Amino acid sequence: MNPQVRPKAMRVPGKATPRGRFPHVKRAGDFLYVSGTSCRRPDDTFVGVEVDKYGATSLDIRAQTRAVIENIGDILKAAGGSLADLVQITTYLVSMNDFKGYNEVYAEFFDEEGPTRTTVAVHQLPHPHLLIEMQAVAYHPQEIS
Ligand SMILES: N/C(=C\C=C\C(=O)O)C(=O)O
Repeated sequence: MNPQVRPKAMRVPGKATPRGRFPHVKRAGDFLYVSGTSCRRPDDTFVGVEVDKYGATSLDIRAQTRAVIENIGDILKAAGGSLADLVQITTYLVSMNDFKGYNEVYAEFFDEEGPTRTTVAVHQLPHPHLLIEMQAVAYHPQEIS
């Protein structure tokens, strides 16, 4: 798509529909702001969730972290960017007991030259199966032709 005609705020087809009136991503000048993103799939199921026959639920921080970062990558791609453009990430964990697993998967995608990062623990996320949500900012100058 011609970058000149990309909308400033986008809902990305094929990604989980936001659970409120906000876009997946919004351009402000040379920056792309990505809304808080989870491991939710387009069908509203979640990556990293297993429920056994007794109803016991197992949540996997590594699988959820990978899915969140990949979802952010897909959203940035739809806006013309990529994970390589990220300059800042804020991560919300429900428990700091998940910090180690989150950090391990994070390091598969980013290193010390990557985006600045802040990680905090929050009381709850919008669904009880969610262990992690991430919000991100990318620097992706608009191409002027
Ligand atoms: N970003 C928000 C929620 C995201 C939830 C999800 O992707 O599953 C919000 O409510 O601000």
